[in-house]
Amino acid sequence: MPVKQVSGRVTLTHAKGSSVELLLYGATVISWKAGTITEPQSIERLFVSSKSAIDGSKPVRGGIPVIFPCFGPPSHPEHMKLAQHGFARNEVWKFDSIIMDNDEVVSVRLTLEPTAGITAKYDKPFHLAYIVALAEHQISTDLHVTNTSTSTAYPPDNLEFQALFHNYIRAPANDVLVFPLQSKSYFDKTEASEEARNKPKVETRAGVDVRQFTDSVYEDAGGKYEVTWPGGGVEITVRELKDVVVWNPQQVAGVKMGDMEDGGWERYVCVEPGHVRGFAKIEPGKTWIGQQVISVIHHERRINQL
Ligand SMILES: O=P(O)(O)OC[C@H]1O[C@H](O)[C@H](O)[C@@H](O)[C@@H]1O
Repeated sequence: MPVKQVSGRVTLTHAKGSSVELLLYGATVISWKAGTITEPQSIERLFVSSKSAIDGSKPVRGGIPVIFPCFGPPSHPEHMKLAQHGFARNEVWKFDSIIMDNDEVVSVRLTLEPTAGITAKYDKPFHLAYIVALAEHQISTDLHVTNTSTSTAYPPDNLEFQALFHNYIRAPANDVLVFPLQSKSYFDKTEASEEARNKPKVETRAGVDVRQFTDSVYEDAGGKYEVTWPGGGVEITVRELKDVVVWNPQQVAGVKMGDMEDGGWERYVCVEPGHVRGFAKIEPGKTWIGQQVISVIHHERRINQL
């Protein structure tokens, strides 16, 4: 069976050997295994900390958590009762359906609607659908956000939100470079003062490394990224997700995270496409779709990039 659902966990298996596992908790993808043309044996492409909870007691420290409706600490007046990164990553989603099940693609849809628990801290009407699709060398995740308000009042009852896919890409962090962010403007969240964190910097590096504690929010970042290391890499292309965050805590911040395994920060880089500077806005009855496609890179790229 290409799609299995057992105790809150959904497994997608592709005819060519790739696979995905996701939890209904947070709709969090916790594993994506794929090979390349030259090395077809499927290997794990995502990082999950061995100290992470995966029992639904806390957001997963790894994989691909879904961030909605706020990124970081809430700043929008409608989000003030929410925790950092909102609620989508720690609510139990519903398995809705298998969308595709053929030799090319296996895909499923999960949904999340307001519950009493959500409404107590966030009273906007919404519907979320999350589609995860697996191809031989690719995973895609699409978040459909619908404003289900039926209000016809003026001004319109818009839904204003941020959304982001918090990809923990398994990689030798000290050898990683992220392209092409040169000359993009970014906000450096590692700065000590609020004033410095809110002052845009301009990226001067051709390839962005994470050898130091890095927490950078690139605005209008271009929508196509390569995360490469000697001998490997992934490419990420997006739709409607204008910004990208590059994050690695390194030891200095990593040791302070209770659910991070020792040295875990050496084994991943987070490259997180999202709409996180400002807010996406949808009118009543309308749907917004944010998408990413992550593909394995088959051939060494670093020779050309350096
Ligand atoms: O610890 P979490 O709430 O999962 O957040 C983990 C990280 O997420 C993003 O990458 C933010 O830019 C970081 O500032 C934050 O530390």
